[in-house]
Amino acid sequence: METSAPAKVILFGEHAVVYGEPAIAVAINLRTYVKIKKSEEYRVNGYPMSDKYHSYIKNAIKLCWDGEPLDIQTKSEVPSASGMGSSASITVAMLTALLAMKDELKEEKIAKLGFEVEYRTQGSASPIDTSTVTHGKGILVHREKKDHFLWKVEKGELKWYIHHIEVPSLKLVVGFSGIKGSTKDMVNKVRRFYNWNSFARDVIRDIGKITMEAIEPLQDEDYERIGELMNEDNKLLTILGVNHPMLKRMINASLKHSYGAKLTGAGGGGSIIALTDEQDEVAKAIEEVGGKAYKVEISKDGFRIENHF
Ligand SMILES: Nc1ncnc2c1ncn2[C@@H]1O[C@H](COP(=O)(O)OP(=O)(O)O)[C@@H](O)[C@H]1O
Ligand SMILES: C[C@@](O)(CCOP(=O)(O)O)CC(=O)O
Repeated sequence: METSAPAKVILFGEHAVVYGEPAIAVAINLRTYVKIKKSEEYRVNGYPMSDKYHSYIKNAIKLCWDGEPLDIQTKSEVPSASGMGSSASITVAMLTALLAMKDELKEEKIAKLGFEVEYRTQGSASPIDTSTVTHGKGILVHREKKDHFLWKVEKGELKWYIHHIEVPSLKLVVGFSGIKGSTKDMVNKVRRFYNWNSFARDVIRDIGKITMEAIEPLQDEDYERIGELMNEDNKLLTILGVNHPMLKRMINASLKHSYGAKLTGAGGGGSIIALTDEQDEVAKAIEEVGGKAYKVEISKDGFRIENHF
């Protein structure tokens, strides 16, 4: 069984979405591939499956597989701990394979199990990454049910309503700092700030407002306004303490040729995104300050069964 799932970038609302605020993300054309066959013992890329190195794979198996041991091979175009959702991508590719082998493949089921795997592995998460890489295209997460509703995810008192959102074919450049930013550590850092500081709670709410303001410009293809809102979002994320000097350098370098730029994903390292008409110029500027640039497109496909690895 061979499957794949894309990476994603969050356009608006990372961190705030963990507390139920709205957020928008798109799947991108970098993918993680998984090939699975039944075996005598669990192995990943030739090594015994371990808690330390294969935690997402192991939790995916724990949640939805009780058959024979599996030999798993993975191949990923998504750098790990990059803010591009490498963990969601491997999780959803794995779940696609496991559910397909059980003849239980359904988009909603993959997305909900995917969230559960991320939540258990990281100790805290929102469903934005796993829903986006399952569905592909664009996703709006909102605290209420709106048009183009797909499914609902719940955890404790929080409810996230997942929607499809039409997004124009945005020209984006991702700048990866090369510095790993652990989602788990960054989410925990923001949670400590959120729990004891009402100012942090206001910032989280303001990020949610920016996401809502971005919906119309996204639908009207008003790139100037989208860019302004990205810049504002980035300021608020900086106040939350998840920015990094290397991300700031890449953002400043990109802004000369972009409508706007911001960190994307958990931060603390990881990546930035820039919205631009001049992808080559932005990519060059990012590489000049030491980042790795990816000129990306939105991926229409979410999870996929593959015929060749
Ligand atoms: N190809 C892969 N195979 C197995 N696990 C992976 C793979 N890529 C990433 N991971 C797991 O995901 C973790 C990084 O996820 P995370 O911190 O959420 O960052 P992001 O999802 O933004 O890239 C890694 O530490 C590793 O456990
Ligand atoms: C910070 C957060 O909002 C996004 C994390 O994205 P990533 O794992 O860094 O790609 C956490 C979450 O929504 O689960």
